[in-house]
Amino acid sequence: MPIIEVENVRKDFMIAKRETGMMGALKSLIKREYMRKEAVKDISFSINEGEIVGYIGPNGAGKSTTIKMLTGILVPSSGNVLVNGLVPYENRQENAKSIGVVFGQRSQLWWDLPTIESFELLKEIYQVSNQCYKKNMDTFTEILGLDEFLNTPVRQLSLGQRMRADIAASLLHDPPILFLDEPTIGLDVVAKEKMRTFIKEINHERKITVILTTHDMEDIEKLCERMILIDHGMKVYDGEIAMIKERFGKIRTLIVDLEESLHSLQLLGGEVCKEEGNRYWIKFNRDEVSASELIAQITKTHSVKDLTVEEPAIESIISRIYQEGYKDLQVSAKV
Ligand SMILES: Nc1ncnc2c1ncn2[C@@H]1O[C@H](COP(=O)(O)OP(=O)(O)OP(=O)(O)O)[C@@H](O)[C@H]1O
Repeated sequence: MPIIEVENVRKDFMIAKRETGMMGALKSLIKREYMRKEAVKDISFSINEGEIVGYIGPNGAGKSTTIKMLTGILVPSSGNVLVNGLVPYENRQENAKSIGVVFGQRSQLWWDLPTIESFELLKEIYQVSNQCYKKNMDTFTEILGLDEFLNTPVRQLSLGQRMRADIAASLLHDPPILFLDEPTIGLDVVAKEKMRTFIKEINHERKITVILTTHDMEDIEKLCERMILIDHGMKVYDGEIAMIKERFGKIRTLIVDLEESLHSLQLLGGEVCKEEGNRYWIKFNRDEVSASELIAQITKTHSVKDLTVEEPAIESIISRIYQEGYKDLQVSAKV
């Protein structure tokens, strides 16, 4: 069942034109001219209850603008948005009960207060019952280790602690939907992993629908099955990540450790792109030759100690799509 529905949504901003020089500045004091910036041009999608969807695209693509329309901060210029049955910008307070929001770049907590006091304030704001508050605080303290810093003012928390506090705060009122905007930005590898595990767990245990905006493709790879890719305010892909990998991830790398080092290794259908001692990295196109064919060629004349086949990470596939454009991507609207 769809919990979020976005239909032909546009968002234009009117930006004041800036004229250069003193005369220009004087002119714009008398008569200001505006130009239209189309941040979101025409976007439609629907998200089912319990999904984790990656909402990605290059800088300035329109991701935050979309999320702001879903959270009710911005009103679309045209089109329809329904979040858990409500039009977010017409029912901001009611909508706030259905959603949790985490912005990696800034905290929603009170900077000068001890963390626990921010939680207590949010409890009042969202009218969370004592029972629900206790249940959530117990769970989040256990999984996120909140007790380590509950009495520390938010401004003194490390980035990792601040993110843990923020995500716990966003879930105190048991919202069915969670918007995460760069939830792992700036975190070290271990903290990133912990955050991802937590997101997976709440999605799994509580069936919370998650929309994740990130530039970290590992977040996408580890958390989402589906991704919506946007650019210049338009949706350019909506579908399974596995499909993108299938279509764009044809170049594989075979890594072999040989018993002896060679002058050169010539293979039909494969190209050595790197070598170090007895280790060789061989690139090949899965459509033209299989890994086993390459291995058979090598083992005819050489003894192999070890081998692995590397699939391209979604990171390199997406960066190729960003660079080379979206011509080959067929938008497959998911219903
Ligand atoms: N309040 C605003 N006034 C004018 N233009 C805006 C406003 N907010 C966003 N824009 C413009 O709309 C476009 C989309 O911005 P948006 O912040 O949605 O992109 P984004 O995909 O979230 O980018 P990033 O990955 O850099 O955060 C950009 O060109 C941006 O400059």
